[in-house]
Amino acid sequence: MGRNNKRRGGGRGGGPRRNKPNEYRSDFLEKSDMDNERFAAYYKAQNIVSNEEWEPLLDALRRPLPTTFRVAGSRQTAQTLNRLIQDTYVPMLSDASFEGEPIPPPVQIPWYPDGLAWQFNVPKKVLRKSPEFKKFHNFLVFETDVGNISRQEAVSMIPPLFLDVLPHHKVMDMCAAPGSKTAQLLEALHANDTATETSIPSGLLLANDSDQKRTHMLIHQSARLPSPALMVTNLDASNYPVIRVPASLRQGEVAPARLKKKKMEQLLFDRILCDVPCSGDGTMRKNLGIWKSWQPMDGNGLHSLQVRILQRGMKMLKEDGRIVYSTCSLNPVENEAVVAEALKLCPGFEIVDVSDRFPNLVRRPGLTAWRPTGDKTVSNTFASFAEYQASLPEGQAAASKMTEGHWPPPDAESLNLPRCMRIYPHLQDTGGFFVAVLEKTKKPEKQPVTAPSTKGKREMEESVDDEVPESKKPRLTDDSTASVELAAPQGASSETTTTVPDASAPGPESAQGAVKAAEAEDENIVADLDKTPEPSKVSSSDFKENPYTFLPSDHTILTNCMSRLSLLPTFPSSNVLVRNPEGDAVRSLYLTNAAVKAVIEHNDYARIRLTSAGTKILSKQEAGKGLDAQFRILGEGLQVVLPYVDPETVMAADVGVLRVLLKAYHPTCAAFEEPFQTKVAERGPGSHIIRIPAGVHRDVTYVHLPSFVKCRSALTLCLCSMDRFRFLSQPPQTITRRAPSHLEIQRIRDADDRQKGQKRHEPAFIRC
Ligand SMILES: C[S@@+](CC[C@H](N)C(=O)[O-])C[C@H]1O[C@@H](n2cnc3c(N)ncnc32)[C@H](O)[C@@H]1O
Repeated sequence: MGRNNKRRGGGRGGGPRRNKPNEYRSDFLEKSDMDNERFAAYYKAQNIVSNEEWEPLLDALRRPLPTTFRVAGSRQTAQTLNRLIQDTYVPMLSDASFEGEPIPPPVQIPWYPDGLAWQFNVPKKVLRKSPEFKKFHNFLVFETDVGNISRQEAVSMIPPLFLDVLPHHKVMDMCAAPGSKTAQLLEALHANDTATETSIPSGLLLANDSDQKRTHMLIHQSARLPSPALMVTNLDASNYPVIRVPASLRQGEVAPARLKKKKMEQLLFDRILCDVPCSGDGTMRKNLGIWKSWQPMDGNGLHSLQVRILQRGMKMLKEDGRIVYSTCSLNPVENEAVVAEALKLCPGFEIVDVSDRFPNLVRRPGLTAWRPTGDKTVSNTFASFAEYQASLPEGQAAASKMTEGHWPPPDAESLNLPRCMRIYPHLQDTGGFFVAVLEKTKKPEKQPVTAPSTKGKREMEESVDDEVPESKKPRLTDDSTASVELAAPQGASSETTTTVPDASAPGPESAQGAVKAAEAEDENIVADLDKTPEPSKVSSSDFKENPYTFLPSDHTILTNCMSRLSLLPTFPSSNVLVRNPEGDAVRSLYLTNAAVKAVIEHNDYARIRLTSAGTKILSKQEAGKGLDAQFRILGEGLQVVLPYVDPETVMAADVGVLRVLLKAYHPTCAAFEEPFQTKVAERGPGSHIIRIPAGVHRDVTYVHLPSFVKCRSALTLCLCSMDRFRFLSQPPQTITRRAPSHLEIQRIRDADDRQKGQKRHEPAFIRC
């Protein structure tokens, strides 16, 4: 097919207003490259839209996605930044054009709360390359780097909104990587943050993904919002183990340490996001490969895993809790069929009517009838499982991987499937998406479980990893055998492929067997929750994480840090952990909240494949000759620690000090003007915080001025402070911004070093 710089043809009338630059595809596909007979035959048979809407739907699917982003960060920062977009960039771009055609400026996404999400109808490539949009693009890149802006597809912003997460909620994100929705959930948990200080929510966010590499992407992505309430695990969500916590955690209490024997219970969640792996045909606008590769067996093959993940989520939900199931697929087999099947298997849940929420979000009701096919060429589709089975040649029915669960249940109407939401690309110029909001209404009646002997119970719990049948073990993508490579499913970047099970993966019947066994296992574990936790032992050879060890709050290191860093007695020193097998405070100290601590203390970290917990706040700094090594507050930890720093010890400074900080890596005291010179010289070597009030200064044109700048020592000032400034020639603006993550700082430092051809060495504390 011709890909030689040809513009592809447009669709025919009825669709939203066509926008010239929006027609400009990065890879110049022909319209004929964006056709797939199987896709058309299948979706026409599903009646996902009316006949008149079919062409507008296809037409929208063929257009590139607009650039969309969300203003993130604390409320204060978000509103300041939003005003900047409104007052500076929208007017600046109101006369922009591309190839002679006027381009409308960015507009607020009408359904996103507080107007904090934006859409710009210019494909990324144009935005990046065209000089007319360069300033705006630079702005987006800078703000994204420091976590103030999240470039996220509009539809991907929807599921977390329906979860209504509050800071005290225990939240689980079952299939979280690469983490754009996790970031949203984390922001909701941190709703009480200010522009310069991170709150410590009493809830927690447990983000999980079965793909190890993607789990690390998730950790990287969430480093933009350093949170003591975040933990990341790397497990198969369909078989997620029971997590035990003290019963006191439910009430948000921290059990008094003197109470030796704590009543234990299973950690249940207030909110769960099930953004499951899917065939991703709603992402065709950006994952163009799907046009060629699409076939219905992808969705058929994923159905069973999707049911098992949703069902496991439902089992881990509190009464009155809420679970959101979402995919970026248009396929009812991956959507309504999954929800219907899970509702059947997990009584006590209902689909919530959310039609009054986000009224500006244009959506269509879930389907109550659909016609699966068992044939990848879509030669035929069937209204019922019985009809499908009857169509199979004699003797082949048993071998078919299709199950009754792929088809609409007889009680589709009474299940309220129309309360599910279908988002179609032609409605509001987005990707395709599916969302269902489920709530747990009542506790399902417990099936009696034959109680094993005490010994049996204990053995089961102690060797939970060993005793799980092979089919129920966490299916990690690395070792999945029953799988096929599917190009770019939902959430995957265009370069990534995710392994998804094919139709030969366990069907609902075997899924049911696994689920029943998991339930029995839950019962056993829950019944024996009061048992003393086992010491951590790594049980999986590919799990290489170091253990998590909390320091006693009277540990010398901690008491030293408290006094040297002027931390107030309110600092939660009992929630500080280290990450090495010896439990020594060798280099870095991490802070968690009480909820995360409770999970770590009462569960084997290797069993739950805990990959990250809390946030790094302090790091050991080697000192110069004759000086002791000290812990310093890390740039990325400053916002978390700041509320616990004695405000009297924060030094006030002005733009002159800032200028010195920006010019030299290691300025000496003499480099500063008075009165700061004397003030800084009076301080002993160590980690100090200085505050520079935001303001516009003509002689130093800087765009982003933080309120707080950290100095590593009175004499050697921390490089982190430099990393937080960005110089732009114009326009001068003043914004209080969050600090970049350590990864971003490292990247900036590395780039800086490369430029200078120098090898970085950490400066030591130096005397004047
Ligand atoms: C649609 S993506 C999630 C996107 C993510 N929620 C976001 O907003 O960035 C689906 C994810 O599920 C993960 N996954 C696949 N099978 C899984 C399983 N059995 N358990 C947990 N995660 C799984 C994939 O690795 C992939 O990262």
